[in-house]
Amino acid sequence: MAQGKVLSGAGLRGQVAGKTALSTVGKSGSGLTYRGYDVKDLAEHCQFEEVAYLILQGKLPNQAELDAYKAKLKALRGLPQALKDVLERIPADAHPMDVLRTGCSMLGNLEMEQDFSQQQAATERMLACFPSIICYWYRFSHDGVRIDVETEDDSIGGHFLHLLHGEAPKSLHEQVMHVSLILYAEHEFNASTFTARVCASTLSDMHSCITGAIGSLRGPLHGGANEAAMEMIEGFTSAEHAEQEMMGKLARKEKIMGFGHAIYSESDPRNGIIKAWAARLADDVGDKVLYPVSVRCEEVMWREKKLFCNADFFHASAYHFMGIPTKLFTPIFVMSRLTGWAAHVMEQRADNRIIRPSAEYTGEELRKVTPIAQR
Ligand SMILES: CC(=O)SCCNC(=O)CCNC(=O)[C@H](O)C(C)(C)COP(=O)(O)OP(=O)(O)OC[C@H]1O[C@@H](n2cnc3c(N)ncnc32)[C@H](O)[C@@H]1OP(=O)(O)O
Ligand SMILES: O=C([O-])CC(=O)C(=O)O
Repeated sequence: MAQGKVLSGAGLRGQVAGKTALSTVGKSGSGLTYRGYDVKDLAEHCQFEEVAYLILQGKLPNQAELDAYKAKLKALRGLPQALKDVLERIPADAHPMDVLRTGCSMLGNLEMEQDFSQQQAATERMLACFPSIICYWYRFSHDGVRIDVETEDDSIGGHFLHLLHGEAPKSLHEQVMHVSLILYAEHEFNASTFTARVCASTLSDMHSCITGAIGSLRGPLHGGANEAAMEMIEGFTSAEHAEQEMMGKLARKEKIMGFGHAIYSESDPRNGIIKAWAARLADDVGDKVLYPVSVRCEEVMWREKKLFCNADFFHASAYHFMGIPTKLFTPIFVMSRLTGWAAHVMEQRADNRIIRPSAEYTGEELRKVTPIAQR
């Protein structure tokens, strides 16, 4: 069995900050489980909506439960006019994560979670309408069209691709979206989830918790890494060029996005899965550059630094092959991780104590205020 990473030092690394029954990360070095199921098993056998149900309701649904859940989500895809009005005022050069953060916050103003008995309903509404929010803004600001966000698509991933491209997605793409959303759904006490839990611990509302989590996910050290990885690999014209550039980056001690992990020691279990789908999509589009470039980056990083691809790296090429604009990569992560965030909020609420750690003081000793005229 693989050894876990030695966890200590800054960034609260290795410190237990609470309990969860939702997932295990790196328990045996490189494993990931959601409520006791291996993520590989889930990605192979389930649709995203089954996994969302598992994470949020505590068990895998049977067929009737899944059908009812999907029908419920489908009916919640529409956007209130006041939210559309806000989205239409956000410029095209805004970052889509900021759009989603604002969209989530505005939804909280319009459809406030009145009390915790509404937590599942508030979450279902966000699950159903986050793709609508992001695509409504994207298509209005980039193409000048006001799209109808209420489609008949069977899945959340299919709904997103349909709104983005203006036509129902091919089944390969819908399948990849299921896998991708499953892989991103939950990951224990990562930075954005911890943000949501800290917010929940003050007994705040669900939309505030999720809005804060979106802000934390946006950064390139967390969810933003899939966009940063794409920006890097699309600059490489061949595997040889990638090797040369990567060696230069390493020599300059640059951080390379999409590699390394705070918890996993030798691999991220999500990488092999999305890498295989990226290879299939590369075949599908006849790619001869981006996939070999990505593989070479992976080889160089392992050979030179023993750093491995995390979940984000091969997501970059996979999303690109499906025609998804780079700046929408991290919002897709949100559409998925929302399940984990909300389940953590519910778990925190069920056994709450306000999260309030202590700090080691490194500032000045006690001193007197000099009156302003004498400073
Ligand atoms: C879905 C997700 O959120 S997965 C994470 C996505 N983020 C990224 O891909 C960003 C790039 N990766 C990183 O910045 C880091 O690996 C993190 C943030 C993921 C984890 O950070 P840490 O736990 O602090 O990393 P760790 O302790 O393993 O770092 C060990 C050493 O490897 C280096 N290192 C880690 N990752 C990388 C990287 N991607 N590129 C170059 N060097 C790296 C660190 O700088 C550190 O070197 P040092 O000891 O000289 O400072
Ligand atoms: O766990 C982490 O620190 C980051 C990560 O991989 C995730 O949130 O999916």
